[in-house]
Amino acid sequence: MDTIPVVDFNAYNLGVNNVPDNKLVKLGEEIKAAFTGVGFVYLRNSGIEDNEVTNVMSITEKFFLLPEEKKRPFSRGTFPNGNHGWISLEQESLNPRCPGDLKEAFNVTSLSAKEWPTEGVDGFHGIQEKFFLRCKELSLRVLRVMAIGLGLDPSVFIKAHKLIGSDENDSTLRSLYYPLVKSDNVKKDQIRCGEHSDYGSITLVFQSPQAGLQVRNRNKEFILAPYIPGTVLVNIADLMQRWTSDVFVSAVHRVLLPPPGDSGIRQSLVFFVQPDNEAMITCCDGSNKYPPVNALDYLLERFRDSYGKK
Ligand SMILES: O=C(O)CCC(=O)C(=O)O
Ligand SMILES: [Fe+2]
Repeated sequence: MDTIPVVDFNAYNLGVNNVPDNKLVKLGEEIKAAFTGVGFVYLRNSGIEDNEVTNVMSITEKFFLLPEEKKRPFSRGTFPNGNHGWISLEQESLNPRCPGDLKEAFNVTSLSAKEWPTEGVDGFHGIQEKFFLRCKELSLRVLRVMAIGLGLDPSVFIKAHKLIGSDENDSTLRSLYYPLVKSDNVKKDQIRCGEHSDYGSITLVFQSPQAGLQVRNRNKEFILAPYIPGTVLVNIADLMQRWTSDVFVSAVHRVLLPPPGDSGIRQSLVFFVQPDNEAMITCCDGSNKYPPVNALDYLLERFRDSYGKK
């Protein structure tokens, strides 16, 4: 498979409560084909509308455009949850062999954080929380369909994701802002977001129209993952690949610099779904291809790489 398939999720869209089994089985087959192939799928009619996405992007853009001293108090590493908060330009290298990524980010990992940006970004907390919960609902639906696609107990994945949105689960809504690029200042091998695969179970990605995201397919070629209005891009992450004994594929992806002369900024909203901190992840086919691993231990080990062994 050398393109990313588009699947119509209407039968199990967030507004639908009762869905016949045969429709779930059909969705399961379509999603399985995508996740065993390129590892990415676009879902159309998920129930999350483009205007919800632009609403979140416009408040986070206001935050990213604040002067540095207004953002610094919210830095990642200053909250009880170590992953929550603001990440400055070039602070993170998703490809640890390359210079820091040309992006800023804000991670919402703890909905119960005590301090939220307010000045100049009225409604920030409420808007983030609402969108986080929408992403949570969609993710649980996708996890159910994935289990059905594999012919497993439909709850096999969701029962390890009972605590999303609480402090016992590190799922994260990350707003990303890729500012204008002045080519004179770009370092060797520096891009907007270095080559990486995601760490947890699945990831939802909502992009602004500016191109740049690329996914490595099974032939090891990078293919474009363009913005497609009315869709959300969903991909398998590393812990899910391990959980499914490599049946579902966690594909490497990256965000390139804009072409010379393109003065566009880029934004994306990424919802990283992570199993509950205490969940033990054991190969779902009953094999022992990988030993059981604690979900939080696995995540923390991966963070050590992208932030430079701390
Ligand atoms: O900005 C994007 O489109 C994707 C970013 C990404 O892959 C990530 O943050 O893990
Ligand atoms: Fe990613």
